[in-house]
Amino acid sequence: MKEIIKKILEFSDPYRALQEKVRINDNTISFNDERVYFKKPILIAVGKASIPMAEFFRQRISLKAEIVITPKGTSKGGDVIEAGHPLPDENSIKAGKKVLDLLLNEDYDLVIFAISGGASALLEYSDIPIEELKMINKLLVTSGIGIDKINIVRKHLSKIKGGKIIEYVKDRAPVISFIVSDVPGNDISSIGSGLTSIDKSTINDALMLLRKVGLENYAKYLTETPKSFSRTIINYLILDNMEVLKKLSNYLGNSLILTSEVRGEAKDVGVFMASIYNSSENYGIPLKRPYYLLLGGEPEVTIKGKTGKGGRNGEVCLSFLKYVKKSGKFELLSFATDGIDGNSDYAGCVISSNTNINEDEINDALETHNSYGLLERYESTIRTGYTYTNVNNIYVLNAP
Ligand SMILES: Nc1ncnc2c1ncn2[C@@H]1O[C@H](COP(=O)(O)OP(=O)(O)O)[C@@H](O)[C@H]1O
Ligand SMILES: O=C(O)[C@@H](CO)OP(=O)(O)O
Repeated sequence: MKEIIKKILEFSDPYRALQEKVRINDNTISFNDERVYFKKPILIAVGKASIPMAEFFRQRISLKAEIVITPKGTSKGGDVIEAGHPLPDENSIKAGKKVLDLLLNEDYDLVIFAISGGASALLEYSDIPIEELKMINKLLVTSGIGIDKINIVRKHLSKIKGGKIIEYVKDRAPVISFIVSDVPGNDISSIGSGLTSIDKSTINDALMLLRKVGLENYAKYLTETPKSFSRTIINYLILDNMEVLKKLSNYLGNSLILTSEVRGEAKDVGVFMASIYNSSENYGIPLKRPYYLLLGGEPEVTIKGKTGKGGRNGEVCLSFLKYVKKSGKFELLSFATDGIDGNSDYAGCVISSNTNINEDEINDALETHNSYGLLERYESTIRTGYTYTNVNNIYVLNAP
């Protein structure tokens, strides 16, 4: 699977996607039938892909000013803010203040945003004290509710998310956002909490979710998100999970893309994938060997109490192994394109028909959310380091 991982990362590269889809010459940006003219552009790049995306614009445009915000420990040097992820920290608030200061005080005629997953935690401005914000986010991301719902809460508790940042943009300057999606279904208003998107969700939706996770005492901080804008805002999706799956399918041949929108509890996703393999073994339906089955998306892991070392992909692999029919050869790659799965420093795992882990060990690892504690003993883990992108997780099942 090494070559396949290399290809996934190549196809997930945001710089390459911008190169393919965006043209810049003579003070004009052209993309997707749009042409935007500028003299004094500024750039705000935030998310896991911010560094390569900022690099693309910096190499082609003389920017009046720029702010780049990346997760802690991932700066490659230069004037970059490193902030907390998956929980916001003091630097996320500093970044928020710096961005607002830029929007309110710089002289510009175009705002370019480069937005990717992680932006919700990395950039914040809120009346809620930071320690409480951390606690709220921790509760939300481990509650098992999907990212779209988590971000409904974040948008209404924040002073900049869910399109609110647009209120700070000066002189009717247009705004263009180039977006890399790590949200199944690519809802622009959810990716990075939809910084530059109008928002369909309401305070009431946020309130119901706050109640669901026991945080209703924060209701006083909820404010409504904009439902329309009175200036030109263009949100342009440059890369998503399906695009990577399609390129991978072309590269591999003999493959079926099932979905780029996997959701639901990670261990149930493993069971579901095993059921497809088993059915193929038993009936040749839906696939006959040799084949690659490709899926993408973002399963959730509901965590209660203390955990071991694990992640979504670790749990997909283990539950697949538990339910898969032990006949024939197979290999399953379960891979986080950002290089980090859950609280581990692994990007994911590869298991095969030769991985003999007994069922008791699997049950124990799933129960204690210690998938990587177990998988590393069977040399089934993958480490890539931080990848400077995120188009969610990719699952490749190979039945040769
Ligand atoms: N020990 C663990 N085992 C399984 N999943 C975990 C563990 N710790 C955290 N997670 C899950 O990992 C998710 C966050 O990690 P990650 O996959 O890196 O997401 P993101 O791409 O959103 O940053 C959370 O949804 C959480 O439920
Ligand atoms: O920033 C966010 O809101 C989410 C989705 O875009 O990203 P991540 O899950 O990587 O934190």
